[in-house]
Amino acid sequence: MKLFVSEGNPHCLKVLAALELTAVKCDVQYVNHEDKVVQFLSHPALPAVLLPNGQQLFSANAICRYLFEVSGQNCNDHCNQWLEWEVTVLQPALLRALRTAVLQGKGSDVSQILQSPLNFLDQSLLKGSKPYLTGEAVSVADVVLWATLHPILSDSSFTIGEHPSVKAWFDQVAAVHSCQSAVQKVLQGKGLQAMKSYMQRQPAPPNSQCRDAQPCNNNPAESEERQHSVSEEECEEAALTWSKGLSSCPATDKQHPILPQEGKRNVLVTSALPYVNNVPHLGNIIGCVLSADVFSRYGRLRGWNMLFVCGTDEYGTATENKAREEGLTPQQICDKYHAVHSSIYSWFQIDFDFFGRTTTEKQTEIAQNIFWRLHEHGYLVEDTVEQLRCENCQRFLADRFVEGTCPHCSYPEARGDQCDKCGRLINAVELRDPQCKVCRQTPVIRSSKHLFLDLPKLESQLEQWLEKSTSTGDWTTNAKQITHSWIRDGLKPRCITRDLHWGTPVPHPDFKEKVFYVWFDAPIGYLSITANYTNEWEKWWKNPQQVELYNFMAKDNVPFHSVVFPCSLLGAQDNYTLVNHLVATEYLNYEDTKFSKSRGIGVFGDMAKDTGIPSDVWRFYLLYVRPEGQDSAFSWADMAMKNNSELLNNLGNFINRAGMFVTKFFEGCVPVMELQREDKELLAVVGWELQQYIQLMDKVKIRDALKHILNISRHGNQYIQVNQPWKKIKGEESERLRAGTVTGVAVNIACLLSVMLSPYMPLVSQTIRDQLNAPQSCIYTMLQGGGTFVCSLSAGHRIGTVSPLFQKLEAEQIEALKKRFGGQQAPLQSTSSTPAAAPVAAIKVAAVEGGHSEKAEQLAKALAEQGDKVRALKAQKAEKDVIAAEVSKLLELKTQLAVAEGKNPEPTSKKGKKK
Ligand SMILES: Nc1ncnc2c1ncn2[C@@H]1O[C@H](COP(=O)(O)OP(=O)(O)OP(=O)(O)O)[C@@H](O)[C@H]1O
Ligand SMILES: N[C@@H](CCS)C(=O)O
Repeated sequence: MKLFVSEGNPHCLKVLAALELTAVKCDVQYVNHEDKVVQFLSHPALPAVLLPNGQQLFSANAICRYLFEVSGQNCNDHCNQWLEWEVTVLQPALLRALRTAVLQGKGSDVSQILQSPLNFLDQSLLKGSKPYLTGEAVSVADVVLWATLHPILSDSSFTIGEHPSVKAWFDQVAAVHSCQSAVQKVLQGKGLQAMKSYMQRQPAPPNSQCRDAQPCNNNPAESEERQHSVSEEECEEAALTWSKGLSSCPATDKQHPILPQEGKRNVLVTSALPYVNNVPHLGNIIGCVLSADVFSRYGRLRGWNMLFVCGTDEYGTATENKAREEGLTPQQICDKYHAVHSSIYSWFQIDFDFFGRTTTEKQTEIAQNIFWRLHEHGYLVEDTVEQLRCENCQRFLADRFVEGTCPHCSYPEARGDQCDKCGRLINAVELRDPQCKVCRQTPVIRSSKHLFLDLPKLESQLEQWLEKSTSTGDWTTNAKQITHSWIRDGLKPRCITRDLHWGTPVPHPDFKEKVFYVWFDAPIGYLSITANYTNEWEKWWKNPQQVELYNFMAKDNVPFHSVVFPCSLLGAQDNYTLVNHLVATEYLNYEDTKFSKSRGIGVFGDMAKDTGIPSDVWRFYLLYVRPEGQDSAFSWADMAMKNNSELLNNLGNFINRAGMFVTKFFEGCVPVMELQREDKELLAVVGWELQQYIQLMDKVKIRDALKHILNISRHGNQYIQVNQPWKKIKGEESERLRAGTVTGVAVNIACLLSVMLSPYMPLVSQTIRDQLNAPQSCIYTMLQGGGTFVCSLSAGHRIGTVSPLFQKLEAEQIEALKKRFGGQQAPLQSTSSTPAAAPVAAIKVAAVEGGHSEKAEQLAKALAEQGDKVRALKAQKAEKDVIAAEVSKLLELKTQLAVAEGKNPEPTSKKGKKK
């Protein structure tokens, strides 16, 4: 193993300290800052490590973590959180502080820049009341954070305020011999001055790195910083790139069927298949389809050969139950809700190459084939299992239709498959006080013979594959952690059959009455959906040599995609394409509670369009708060604020002004541009933001990449503000020329923004290009390689008609929407506990808010539907309790309608009351 470091590089400090502390055997080689150790990167990255297997790591934190892991000290969740915080919050702030201190000699600004992260660290240490960040001993988190803070905290010339807990912790870590030795090696006793040459070579820090705690703004100090920090060479390089203009554009139209191509990057994208039994909410949308859509759109712009497939997950008890509730057959439910999902995704502009479904012949064919192969290779075992059966409903209860007290954490509303509170998987028979979710009766335990996938027998194959996939691919941290914890806890055989009717039939003669468990079946849906798209589906799914597979999902789906499904495919031994990049979001909450289809909490896909807010704005906000790294929340007030500040005042304002200047001052034609130093600097800064965007998008950091788009328009606004073309146009010749240059540069930045926005806001992006009459090839050119910001609208280019892109969201409008869609979730949780409650609950919210005619109309409609449902159930002679539950909802709706119409509600008859 060989470690490459450079003197004066602050990132090398942590790595050298970690190396010495862990005593891992490794050669250390000192190189120059510009030496390109990792050949395939466009920029030199140091430190870097060459691993014994020939692979390279080039993120300082990844190297530290690796060293600790090799020495047997694994990074736990707490430790990972600190590393994540260091990368996203502390390090950017520190680099900014170092720039101001080392390059501009403005030590007095350091305190202000670091105040917020230091306060946070101080509070956390105080609360943790442990000597080190994660416990009693120095961990990788301590080394990494200490090293980052070292240049500033060890220099007594900075006054950074009182942070007693930070100070005590820092001094302890600094006293560790390995840390002292690393300082000596990297800084050579020269303190901050040792870093000067390294800092001078770094690009200007992005404004995105000011987090919420340090809001980004157009403050002149930052502009001044930018002027100081872009080197002469960078300016000239940016100007040269710019002058190259557009390259010719290859044909970009999709030709179906899309198949892998020799010599291309062939990327297969899937998003978790949404359950068909209900209407998806915003959490479902950002968790899978929207994230996958943005990445697929981006990949296409990069010229990769992409196929994006998805579809509805249609089998299982959830569908059977929904059918029962609505008085339809399961197939009718699937047809109805498949159409609902399709129309919602189409409104959200999800650009699937194919949106299929799992209830198809191909599904049966492929699932049964995988089953037989597993059987032949000895990976299936038989066992008798105890299951819960509801004698009242006369059926075995699928896990999701049992509720009870969690055997691990005693949460009283745990589901039969998983506890929403502690997240542990549960075997339904282990639940304390179980209840059937439909009729609320206590189920009994019954035995039945089932087939199991022998995960323990596949474990070593799985681990080998996982090691390769997780080290070469882009797995999100949560995906790696969840998978790791499954393996650590030991794999157990997993039941793949169920006593149900609505599912893919198990072809084995001894199990004729059974169907496959939905989680065995569902991921096979990716294959069968592709097979319904093209007969040549195996070119994607049995071609790991040529294809890279990205799976998008929310965190709860991870183990099925990283352990269970890969085991099915490995055991089937048919050269299947396994996931290379597993991208899992955390959860999006609704205001301060959890979205839930079954409890009717939150905004649902079909309601979003009724708000009058354009689909692109919804996409923008959901992506802005995408739960990357941690749970996040949808909030109406925040959505309005982001719309008004980021879209309207920042992005829209800049693009509109740039276009209007061309229209008003230059008769619609892009003026001549004579670049001065200031313009070239801006080109360099914008180019840098573009490169960051590309690096992040390549790593599927969709939310973080979006911030760089907004940074560019902020730079643009500031540039216009400083140069005032509207005044200069009235001046003498040289001033008019200057107005022209500024306008020309600005309108070209607007064009670049339209390209970068395209995956996020496809309609707005196209509108901007239409307004600018931009050539199609601009998209292709600017996302080439590491990103090239070129002049795409040259002097003389005639633009189209410019008009505003965004509208203000007014406070009253948002207040009304907030009320309409769920200001009163809390009581709903307790009143609507059956899986059928969603539409009723949503309407109930509307009714509680007071009766205007729209609500009354909604209620009347729901009442009519509910009446139909009850009649259908009675005609089918459904179970008494099921009918009673539906009658109870009917009566409740009647009451709500009366309230909404301003009438006195009739007293509810006792007979119809919910149990
Ligand atoms: N809040 C959320 N944020 C992100 N993804 C989510 C969220 N809720 C659900 N998902 C994803 O969508 C998938 C489908 O969700 P599911 O149908 O279980 O919705 P739910 O709201 O959790 O339903 P229920 O409340 O009925 O259990 C989940 O498996 C998960 O991957
Ligand atoms: N229907 C599942 C995903 C299957 S891939 C879910 O929505 O959680």
